Amino acid sequence: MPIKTLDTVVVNTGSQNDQHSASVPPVYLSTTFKVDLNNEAAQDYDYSRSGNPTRSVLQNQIGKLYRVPQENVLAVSSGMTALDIILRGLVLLNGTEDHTPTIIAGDDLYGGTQRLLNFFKHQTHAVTVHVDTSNFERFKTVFQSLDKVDCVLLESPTNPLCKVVDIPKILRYVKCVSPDTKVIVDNTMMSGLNCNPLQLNPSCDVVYESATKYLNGHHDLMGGVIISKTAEIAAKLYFVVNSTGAGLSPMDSWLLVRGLKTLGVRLHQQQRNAMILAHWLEDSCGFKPTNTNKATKTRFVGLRSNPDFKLHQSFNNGPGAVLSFETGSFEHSKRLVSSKKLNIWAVTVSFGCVNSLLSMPCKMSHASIDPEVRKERDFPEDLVRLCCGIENIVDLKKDLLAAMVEADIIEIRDNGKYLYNKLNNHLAVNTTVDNLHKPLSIYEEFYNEDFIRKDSELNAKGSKL
Ligand SMILES: Cc1ncc(COP(=O)(O)O)c(C=O)c1O
Ligand SMILES: N[C@@H](CCSC[C@H](N)C(=O)O)C(=O)O
Repeated sequence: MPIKTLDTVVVNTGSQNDQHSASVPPVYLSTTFKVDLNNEAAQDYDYSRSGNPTRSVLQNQIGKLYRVPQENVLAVSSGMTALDIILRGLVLLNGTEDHTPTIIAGDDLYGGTQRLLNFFKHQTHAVTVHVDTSNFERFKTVFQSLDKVDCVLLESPTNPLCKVVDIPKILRYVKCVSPDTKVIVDNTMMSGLNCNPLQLNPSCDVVYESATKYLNGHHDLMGGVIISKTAEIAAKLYFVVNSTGAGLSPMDSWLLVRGLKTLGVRLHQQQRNAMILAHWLEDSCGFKPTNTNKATKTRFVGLRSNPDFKLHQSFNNGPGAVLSFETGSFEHSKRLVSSKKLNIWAVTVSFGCVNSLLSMPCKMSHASIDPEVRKERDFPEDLVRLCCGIENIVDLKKDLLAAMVEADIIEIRDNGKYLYNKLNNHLAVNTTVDNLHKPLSIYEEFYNEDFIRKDSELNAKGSKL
């Protein structure tokens, strides 16, 4: 049978051997399952902490998305739980009298990831060395300077600076010089539809995603998925999940199976909106370095001006829908994010939802990183992060523009013919707020040409890397 494309695979839950031939898999809320002591071998479930049929349906769907057997997948209660389980199951136990478990991680990390790594440092003495993983030479220098690295934790693009990490290159290096080092990828910013680090060659050891984001897409559940390269790794992680009770609840598993069905169409529309919006912010709103203000910039992997555009494209199917920009002024960014003119953009943390979201990372998602550490890492405090939802792009632009005008960042001139960025002294012809068709066709073309690829092509590319 020909391999189905991934957006088809997640819609189809297959036959579930249901007694009533239900089209949609039922939700099994039961915590216990009756035991037949004469036929124990045939028994798949006894207690929902250990396993639940609805969780199994979800794990099977995620397995199809990542092209691994269902046994290699674990669904847990959040993205942070996923990382916790992986570190406990694979890394923290490596400590001996002579060796402190050592992790290398990026320097642009989601605040909660940083907090968990700090927690492990204080509780278990596992050390995390942070380096800009988007700079391969720096990564290599740090790797070589350490006696033994137990784990490399990667994420690309990074949250929230959207830096591209050359995951295939790091994998080639690490697996060549230190095959026992586990390479873990947080794939939340891409989702399994855009990137599958388990199919790169060499591949990573474990991928996890916060299912709270794209996989579910509706901001009505918290969840995490862990996908292991081998059944042996999965068994070690399952032991921790069963011991701690971290498995995802039946109701959330069921909701996630439902959310997953629309992953393809949601992501397509979200990415298309993000492509249009990022180019509009850069070209028409002037969020790019000028002689007056060098500290302003639009950050998005789908921008032609991004030097890592091709690198990102070489191992991903699409750009995702998260972008960020610096206005050049903390006060103005704060005014923008506090603007009462924002009716469509919701000011909340998180991303990957059908609704468009806007946030100020230093005050919200990344507030748990010590301000001093943010400063050391040149984290821009004026950064505004956006994640496009599935709404109409014209409405999204109008809503954001009204807020930028109220925040005294943009001035509309000549009845909308020009947009003037006051912080940047940048004047641009505004072609794209009301005129939907022309710019849309340009970006559609651009989007299709550059990013829509069949995942079989990506897999073929991955194996050549
Ligand atoms: C990149 C990334 N990884 C992991 C997480 C953690 O996921 P969760 O909130 O589901 O615990 C988040 C956000 O919360 C995130 O942005
Ligand atoms: N108060 C929360 C903040 C969650 S941020 C969620 C998401 N990863 C994002 O990047 O927006 C916390 O303390 O973790």
